[in-house]
Amino acid sequence: MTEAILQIRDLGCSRPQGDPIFEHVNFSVNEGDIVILQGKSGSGKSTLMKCLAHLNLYDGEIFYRGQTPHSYGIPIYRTRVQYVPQRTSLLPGTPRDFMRAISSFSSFKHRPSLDKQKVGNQPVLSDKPIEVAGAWGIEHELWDRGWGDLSGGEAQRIALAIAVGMQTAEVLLLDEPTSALDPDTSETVEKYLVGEVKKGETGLKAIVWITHFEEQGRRVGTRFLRITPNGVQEESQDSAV
Ligand SMILES: Nc1ncnc2c1ncn2[C@@H]1O[C@H](COP(=O)(O)OP(=O)(O)OP(=O)(O)O)[C@@H](O)[C@H]1O
Repeated sequence: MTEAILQIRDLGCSRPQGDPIFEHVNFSVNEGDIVILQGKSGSGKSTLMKCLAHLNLYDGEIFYRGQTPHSYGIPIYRTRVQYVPQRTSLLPGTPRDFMRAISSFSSFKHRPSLDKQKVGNQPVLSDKPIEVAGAWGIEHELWDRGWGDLSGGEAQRIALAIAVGMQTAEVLLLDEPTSALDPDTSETVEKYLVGEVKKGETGLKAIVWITHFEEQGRRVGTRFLRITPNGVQEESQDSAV
């Protein structure tokens, strides 16, 4: 039997005014799962992702490998269960600046991919994100261009490549990760992500994935969850929309 990486028990989240977006959400994420999270626009998919990443307040309990996020420390938890937002346009500086900044956070250290040698106070950057992005058609020079001067699709691929290539995440929470990509590039990225979960070379064990593209869900999904105001329902691939 596969081991549950994440267990979500009676999770609920409310708007600031107090009315619930969803409540009584229960499910587990197991090794090898690619969970497609579905639901109407405004049903709370992104909010649920942010709760799972401990970026939103919530009621209920989340267990990662049997322990609460607080027991790991929230910054470390967020590198293991990592949310990748749909848009990066508000980030300052360049992708390389961003990678340098997060590489200096202690929560991103102590992972196999990071060369522990330092030059002065600068952590040596892992080449893996650049390699991953390269496989998705991102030229090296784009790492030194401001986020705001990248196309939506370039920024989206770079942000995703950083999340995968930093090699700290066991679970990636992907919020419409290919929404800005053309169909061919989207399939290239999909195949890579599915391959990483299967091979496990980067330590990635599972993905929770929001997509509005039915065909994409069918291609990559191993499980299908639909969010409603009263919880999530597991659906078969055939009934998934
Ligand atoms: N900070 C907030 N303040 C008030 N309402 C919020 C806040 N964040 C989210 N909401 C509301 O919560 C509901 C769920 O939003 P969410 O973005 O999670 O939906 P979604 O299912 O991801 O939607 P979409 O498919 O359109 O991206 C929406 O009604 C949204 O307006």
